[in-house]
Amino acid sequence: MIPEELLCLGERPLLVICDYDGTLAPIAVHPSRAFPQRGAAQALEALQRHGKHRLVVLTGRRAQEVHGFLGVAGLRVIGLHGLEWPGRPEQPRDRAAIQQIVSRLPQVEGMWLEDKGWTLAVHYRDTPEPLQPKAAALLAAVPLPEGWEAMPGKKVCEYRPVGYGKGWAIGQLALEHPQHHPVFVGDDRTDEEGFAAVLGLGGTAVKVGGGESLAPYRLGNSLEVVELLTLWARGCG
Ligand SMILES: O=P(O)(O)OC[C@H]1O[C@H](O[C@H]2O[C@H](CO)[C@@H](O)[C@H](O)[C@H]2O)[C@H](O)[C@@H](O)[C@@H]1O
Repeated sequence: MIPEELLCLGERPLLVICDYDGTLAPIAVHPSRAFPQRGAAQALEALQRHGKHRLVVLTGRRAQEVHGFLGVAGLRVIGLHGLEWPGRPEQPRDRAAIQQIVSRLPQVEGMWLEDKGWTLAVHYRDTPEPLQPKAAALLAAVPLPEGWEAMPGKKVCEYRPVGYGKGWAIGQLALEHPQHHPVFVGDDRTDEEGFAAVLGLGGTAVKVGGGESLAPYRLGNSLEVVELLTLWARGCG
């Protein structure tokens, strides 16, 4: 159920920042199968047409993948936890660091690598369930090159250069839109830094699904996310 407070967030127009996996799309067995929740593209289009609100998708994926799934013309997508910012020069890639991390990874059954060029995600969803906690612990303990950090997510460990992240990106977006009330909707542990940032800015944090979170508001699943975006597009907010 959508908390009523989310339908009356005040007089300021909204800066809606939405995560992709688990938020606009249900979690799938493989990243290539994470199709958007039914109605998500239409809800995003409607929100974009709303004259006052601003809308951004902020994801750990490459931005082009999210565009491929959503197909919403003119949608602003910030990728790779803030490293990939449309309109800004491409960041240099540190391939040597990624290769070093790969060479230090543990051997775990079912584990596979998603090399995103600038960052690396190591997935263990296909690892037999009893081995998954150990896989998570081993991946978190991999010694990293200087200036790199590990971020645990849903059956994944992401390695990325420090200095970015969803919290950082939300701070940048809030500076661009000082008249708007920032709202961040996300589902994963990697989204907690975004919740902390948006709350620090006096904005609203909405967690999708179960699990501990800093976010004061909850939605049950991506279907409710679509409902909420649609209501905001109609002017409730
Ligand atoms: O920031 P997000 O948009 O939430 O992206 C986070 C990561 O999502 C993807 O992995 C996760 O979703 C997959 C599809 O549902 C799932 O199979 C996997 O277990 C999840 O970890 C994506 O593959 C990563 O690159 C993103 O960083």
